[in-house]
Amino acid sequence: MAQRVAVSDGGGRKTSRVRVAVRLRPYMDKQDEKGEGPCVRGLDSQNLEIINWRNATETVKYHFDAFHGEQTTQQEVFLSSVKPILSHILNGQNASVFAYGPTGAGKTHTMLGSPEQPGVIPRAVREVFNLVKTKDDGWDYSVGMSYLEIYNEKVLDLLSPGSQDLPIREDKDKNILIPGLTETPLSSFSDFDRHFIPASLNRTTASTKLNQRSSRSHAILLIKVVRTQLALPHRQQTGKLYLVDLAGSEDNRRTGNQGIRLKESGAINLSLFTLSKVVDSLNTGVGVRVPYRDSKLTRLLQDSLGGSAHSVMITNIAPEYKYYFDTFSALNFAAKSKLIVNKPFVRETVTVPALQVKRPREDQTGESAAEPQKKRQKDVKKTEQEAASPPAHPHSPSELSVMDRLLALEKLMMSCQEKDRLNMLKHVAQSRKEIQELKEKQREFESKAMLLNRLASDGVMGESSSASKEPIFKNNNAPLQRKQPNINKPKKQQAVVQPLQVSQLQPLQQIAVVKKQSVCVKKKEKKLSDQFEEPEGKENIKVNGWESQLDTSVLEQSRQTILRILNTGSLKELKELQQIGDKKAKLILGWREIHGHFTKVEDLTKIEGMTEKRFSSFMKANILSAMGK
Ligand SMILES: Nc1ncnc2c1ncn2[C@@H]1O[C@H](COP(=O)(O)OP(=O)(O)OP(=O)(O)O)[C@@H](O)[C@H]1O
Repeated sequence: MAQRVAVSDGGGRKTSRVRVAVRLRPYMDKQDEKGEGPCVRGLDSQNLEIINWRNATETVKYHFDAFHGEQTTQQEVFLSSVKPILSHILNGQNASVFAYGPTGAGKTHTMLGSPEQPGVIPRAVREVFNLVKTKDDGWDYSVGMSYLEIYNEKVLDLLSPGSQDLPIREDKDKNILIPGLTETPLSSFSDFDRHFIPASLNRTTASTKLNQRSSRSHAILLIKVVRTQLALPHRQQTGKLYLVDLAGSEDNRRTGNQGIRLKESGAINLSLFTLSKVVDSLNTGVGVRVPYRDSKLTRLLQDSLGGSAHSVMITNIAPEYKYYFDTFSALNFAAKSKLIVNKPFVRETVTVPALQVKRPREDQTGESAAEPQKKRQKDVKKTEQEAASPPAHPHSPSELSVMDRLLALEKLMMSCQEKDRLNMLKHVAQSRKEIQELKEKQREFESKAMLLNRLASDGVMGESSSASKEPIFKNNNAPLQRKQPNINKPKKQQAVVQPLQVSQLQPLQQIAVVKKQSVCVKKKEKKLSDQFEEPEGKENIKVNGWESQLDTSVLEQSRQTILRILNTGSLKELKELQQIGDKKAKLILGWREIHGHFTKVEDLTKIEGMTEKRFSSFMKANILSAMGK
């Protein structure tokens, strides 16, 4: 039975928190079908910014322990974020490194890498052997490995691929154990390589729309270092290093997942959701139930997150717009995790050779067949030497309240503007609810974007579609530019498939009098009208803009509604308009105070930052949105 013995970590420090690093993978053209450019960028070695979805003229800034930009090498990530924690496992403490982030953002690249660019796992294992080699301190060190994946909420042994779902147990000292999990003794790094490489091929991966080789499981490599004192009383300490490559958080609408992929995705998202709940609960502090048991992943990570381990979370993010909401969520998740406090302690057994004790039953002790080092010690007396300081729960009653924690996070965001800080505070406090809202918003945006694209390719949008080509970052730094979409690309020819009964039952004149038509009806109308030869010869009439395709009374009605909101709307009502965020709404209110009413909607261009193009895009978005209601 492993014992907990409290130690300070050498420097008199009693706690260590989760270190959070963010790694931005390089921008990939082929991942950016719309040619929009990046939506997130690094500012320096600790700060980054992302466009604020509430108001595209603003950015939200984040501060982390480390930010690794697109050019950062595998070696640099390892040296700065991982190497510093490895020495702890030789002292009987636990450490963990896990890669979190959306699918396709670079988790596997970071953890595993490639033969040319080895990642954290091979580098960390090599370093453990280097550390063991240099030790000459009266202890004998032995190293072993286990490797498993959590796939569809099943724990599968990657070193023994035929095996069934393995149970996760916890002994009375809160050690997490997996009875039956293979533990392979290792004598060198090449020994590790020999076992690890073929086992990695057993991991479940599949192709999704977002990543050709997407990890469908959470892969957890466990490196265990057991050290035994050469002299009496032959104390024994066990340190564990978890190296975790999490499956990506993903949105099934974008991955195109169906059937088995959809089921996998459900399990992946459930466990990542639980992980975020665990992080939330840990941040909330004493007395709150931490739902570790709600998923296998969190159950297994229990002693590496919010428990006793020195933890590093590397949050991988991707720069392309299509990852925007996943990136935003991942950053908020990472920012919360930063506040978790871990209390390191040494797991230690004291061996008293003279005393024979009956070996306890496996299911009572939680000891596993996978722990041969311990099982060989038949005459072990295990005395609990509970730490002078660290309690089982990571948080002491004196810890900060949630609000204080959030405020502490605020302080960390040194370079943020006051307004950004307040926004962030709100984001962090409501983050889970927010994620839901973001997903909804994304769905809405996607369907609108599809609609607009369709209209644009039908030629309905005309010139106004150019509004979306503007850079949407606006700050003192060189703006991140959305790439210009290829405007020379010939417009897609669309075949009009017209159901017979529609053209028979709905002559053009009837459709023209329908008020407040949906955009789809308008589209149909255009297609229908294309089929009728009009007396003036419709093909000779130049289509100037999207407005010209709409019923003038509908158009006028929408313009009047917008004008009324501009003149009488409250801050909240103004912000309900498309493309009007907090900043613009306040500018509108300010303009009204100084100049009185807007006489026409075009007066909006007198507001700071409202260019002709933006105005045109604003009108289009609001009119189409009103018609879609
Ligand atoms: N820092 C980087 N430098 C170069 N290429 C990278 C980097 N990060 C990721 N990539 C490449 O991006 C692609 C996706 O990365 P990867 O498979 O590691 O993503 P992932 O987050 O593990 O995805 P999933 O969750 O779907 O498994 C891969 O082709 C990978 O080689």
